[in-house]
Amino acid sequence: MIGRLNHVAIAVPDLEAAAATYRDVLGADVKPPQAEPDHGVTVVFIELPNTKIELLTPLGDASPIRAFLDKNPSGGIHHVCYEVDDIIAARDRLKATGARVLGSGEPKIGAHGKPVLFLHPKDFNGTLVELEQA
Ligand SMILES: CC[C@H](C(=O)O)C(=O)SCCNC(=O)CCNC(=O)[C@H](O)C(C)(C)COP(=O)(O)OP(=O)(O)OC[C@H]1O[C@@H](n2cnc3c(N)ncnc32)[C@H](O)[C@@H]1OP(=O)(O)O
Ligand SMILES: [Co+2]
Repeated sequence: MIGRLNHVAIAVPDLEAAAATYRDVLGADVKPPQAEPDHGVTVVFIELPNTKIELLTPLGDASPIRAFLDKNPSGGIHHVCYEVDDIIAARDRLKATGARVLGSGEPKIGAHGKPVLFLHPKDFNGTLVELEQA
């Protein structure tokens, strides 16, 4: 069911500083910041030859990553995103196994303009999993 690794997300307290590290220290291809108010984050994507890194920082008072950064003030790996061919079929199959789909259970449009869903970290070895429609 899951396909390509679309991105690995890192929550950061200072998006500009983190982007500069990837650009200037690691020599990476760093894209401009994207505000995603519907998701409560601002993101910066870093293009790698085989996948992407998504730097993210809270946007607004109700950001879902605020508590994560409170627990990890220096930042840390926040989630992994796998591509799926059919996100509704994947969701229904996962729900049937008892996996918890976060939020309303309905996909939202993510940073790439594709539908995304999130699965509870406690059901996947302590790792927050995002699914993105390929
Ligand atoms: C623009 C979209 C973009 C894209 O790629 O397209 C994005 O990726 S948007 C990314 C931001 N949005 C989300 O993360 C939505 C899904 N996340 C959530 O709903 C919450 O973050 C949630 C429910 C995973 C955690 O929320 P919160 O930390 O406030 O809740 P709890 O404190 O109750 O946490 C429960 C339990 O889970 C542990 N936890 C929390 N976050 C993570 C994480 N990222 N990875 C692993 N574990 C996590 C937390 O420590 C608690 O564990 P416990 O042992 O009970 O303390
Ligand atoms: Co993501």
